[in-house]
Amino acid sequence: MKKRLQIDQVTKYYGAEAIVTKALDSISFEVGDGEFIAIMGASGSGKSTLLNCIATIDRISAGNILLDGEQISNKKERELADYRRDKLGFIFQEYNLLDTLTVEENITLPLNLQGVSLKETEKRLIDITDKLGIHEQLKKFPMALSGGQRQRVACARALITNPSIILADEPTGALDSANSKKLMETLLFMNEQLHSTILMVTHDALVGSFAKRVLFLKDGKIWNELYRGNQSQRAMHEDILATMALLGGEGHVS
Ligand SMILES: Nc1ncnc2c1ncn2[C@@H]1O[C@H](COP(=O)(O)OP(=O)(O)OP(=O)(O)O)[C@@H](O)[C@H]1O
Repeated sequence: MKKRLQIDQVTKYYGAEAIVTKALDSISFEVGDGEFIAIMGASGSGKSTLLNCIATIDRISAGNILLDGEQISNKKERELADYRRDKLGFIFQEYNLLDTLTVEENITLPLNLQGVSLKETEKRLIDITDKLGIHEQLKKFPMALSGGQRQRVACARALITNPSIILADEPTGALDSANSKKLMETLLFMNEQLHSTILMVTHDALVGSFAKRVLFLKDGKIWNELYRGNQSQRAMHEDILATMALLGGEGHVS
């Protein structure tokens, strides 16, 4: 399997002198092309820090991060904006849609920023919104959509640039259980049918059970790892719950 992302002995410190927190402690793992990985762990274990470092929102203190074989940890600020725009797709808990733009404008915004032609933009818009079942919402504004529909719009926006990897930070955090399930089915569809590589942070065991692999963080290190393999999602859910119970701490198991 081709390597998408390589996290190589990454350490991240926050603060200085007397008040230093080691949020990531020499962490290493790889994400292969087409993988769907959940990052789980107790509050404060370093999940968001890890995602923010990959997203280059945070700078790492030591180690290397490579995407598609390219070193990203030493890029300059200007190069980083291009990297984020061209290589990453983001799905956040709060949707992060612009309320003054229509659904169509929200989804195509990344392509406008890339300077993609109108014809190509239109083609990709139709393709992606058909696949995600949101083609009837295109002229609406985000406020007129349900939370679940908004999150599907966010998925379409993340996908439209064909990013190397999709980073999802607690994507179901603002959704009820029915819409969470629908969103997870959408992410699974993106992974299995559209071959998207997905790295998702979640504290929810049921949400994590949709992933093919789960990494558990503890004190900024990988503490354990589960592969779904051929087992059912239900069995994976049970394994995650059991691992969370062993992991202990203040992890909010659900
Ligand atoms: N900007 C910051 N400044 C100082 N310390 C920080 C900062 N961001 C995170 N930390 C610390 O780094 C550690 C890891 O935090 P992080 O937010 O990555 O954990 P998390 O696993 O995402 O937690 P949660 O599930 O609560 O979101 C914690 O001890 C946290 O207090």
